[in-house]
Amino acid sequence: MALVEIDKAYKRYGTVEVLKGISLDIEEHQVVCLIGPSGCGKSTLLRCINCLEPIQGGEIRLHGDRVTGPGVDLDLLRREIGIVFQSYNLFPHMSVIENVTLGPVKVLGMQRNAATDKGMALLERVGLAAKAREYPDRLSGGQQQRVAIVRALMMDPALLLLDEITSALDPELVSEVLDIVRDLATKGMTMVLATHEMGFAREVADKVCFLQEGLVYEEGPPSQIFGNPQGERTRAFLKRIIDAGRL
Ligand SMILES: Nc1ncnc2c1ncn2[C@@H]1O[C@H](COP(=O)(O)OP(=O)(O)OP(=O)(O)O)[C@@H](O)[C@H]1O
Repeated sequence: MALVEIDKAYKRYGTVEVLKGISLDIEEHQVVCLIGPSGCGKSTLLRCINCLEPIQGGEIRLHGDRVTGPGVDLDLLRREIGIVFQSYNLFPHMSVIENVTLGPVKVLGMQRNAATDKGMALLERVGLAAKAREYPDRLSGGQQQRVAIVRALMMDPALLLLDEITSALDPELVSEVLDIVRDLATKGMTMVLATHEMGFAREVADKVCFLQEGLVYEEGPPSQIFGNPQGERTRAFLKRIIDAGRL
């Protein structure tokens, strides 16, 4: 059984159908990259996986248990599935260490000292231990995004969702965030990334999923999607990316 099974997930906003029956399996330790044209539903799919948005049809399962529909324990689910957004969303009135320890202390009931130790160890790992007492507005975008990743990791999630996490960053700050993601991938973290960073997707993904108009149009290893795409629309999409000098 896959860690996550997305089974014909259907989502609409009003009359606009955004996900039209997406099916996708995510295996443990896999890195899955969602690519596709703007508006194809990448972010929406991530938000549906951790129930920030309800789906209106189909089912999503984690460890074989349904995480969509009535009766789901959202607190438990959000411990298992972490999400990092494009706009870091740190609390501005809290220091870095307060931001990353809040969840474990409040939600998991972890002792503050233990949470601080864990937070410091993770901040060290992303090169930000020295910034622990700073407030977010004293950090660069790349540093804030690394803190947001640490905040998600503090909960020891089974799955990490990364929604365009480098899109708001100045180009020179992108690589410091991608380095962290690359490191997590080598350590076996299961991740799903919605991304426009095609070079990165080609390098780190185990599976690349090309979405088109709310459906999985083509999925496969990066060697297939970037080297030998089977579908006409995948080829057209990649040609546009290559012509724009982004791959
Ligand atoms: N809260 C919402 N209310 C109404 N429509 C929405 C909402 N969120 C997203 N949509 C619509 O759903 C569609 C898919 O949006 P989504 O953000 O998932 O696409 P995306 O593939 O992540 O795009 P991008 O690459 O530009 O981030 C778009 O047409 C968008 O306008």
